Amino acid sequence: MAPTCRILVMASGNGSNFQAIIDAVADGRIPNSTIVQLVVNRGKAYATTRADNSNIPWEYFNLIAHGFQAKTDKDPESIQQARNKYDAALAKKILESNQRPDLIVLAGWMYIFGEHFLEPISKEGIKIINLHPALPGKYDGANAIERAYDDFQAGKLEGNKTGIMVHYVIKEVDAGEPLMTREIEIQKGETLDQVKERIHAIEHQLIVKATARVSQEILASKAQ
Ligand SMILES: Nc1nc2c(c(=O)[nH]1)N[C@@H](CN(C=O)c1ccc(C(=O)N[C@@H](CCC(=O)O)C(=O)O)cc1)CN2
Ligand SMILES: NCC(=O)N[C@@H]1O[C@H](COP(=O)([O-])[O-])[C@@H](O)[C@H]1O
Repeated sequence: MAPTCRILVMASGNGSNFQAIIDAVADGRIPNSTIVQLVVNRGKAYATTRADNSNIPWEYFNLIAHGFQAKTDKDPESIQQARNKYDAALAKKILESNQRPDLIVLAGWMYIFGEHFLEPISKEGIKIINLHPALPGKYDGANAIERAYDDFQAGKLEGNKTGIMVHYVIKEVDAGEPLMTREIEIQKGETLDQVKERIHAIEHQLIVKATARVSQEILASKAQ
């Protein structure tokens, strides 16, 4: 039996990019790969329904709901300790799974990982990639599309261009080596929703292409 690349997807919301990966694994655009699990940090994430519809196991694991951080905690040091414990626990879950992934894809995962997650995962040779709706070095963090659009409206968006990237994940948010990028030129008169619609359509293509590339690289290295 041909080796397969085991993919774990992480999401926090609608999961349309997760769905793009599901569809691409099913039709072979992401060949010789299996989605072994979905992890969400928001219980009501529609991504869980998409997982159910495709018989993909999923787990809800949340910093506060699962007791790592008190909802009322405002102390930065205490919060950091809580995040470290959450990160370590999530990494342990993944590494102890009987379906340990070869690749983790962050598809709208809205939580910043610290070293307590990244280090144990990296040590086991598991790659992590992330989809981000901005170009390398621009609009790092959440709400990137909105911030680029605001700059466009203010005439400050360089060349009226923003974009999308899939990048390797490192501690510094959205600063990891880009794997694939696409430029998007915002047109005069376009509404934010119209820009978002165009970006999301291209995201679904890019996340599939990038996941396929990395999964094939992983399989090639496994074959050696
Ligand atoms: N160590 C890293 N962790 C993550 C990366 C990364 O590159 N390095 N990418 C992000 C995804 N992301 C943008 O692509 C992103 C997601 C979330 C946030 C953020 O501000 N999160 C807040 C909570 C926000 C919320 O709950 O609504 C937080 O974690 O405190 C910034 C960037 C995934 N993780
Ligand atoms: N900083 C990370 C980030 O902003 N990610 C963005 O979350 C959305 C998830 O959509 P989805 O839940 O429909 O896949 C996507 O637009 C993705 O680029």
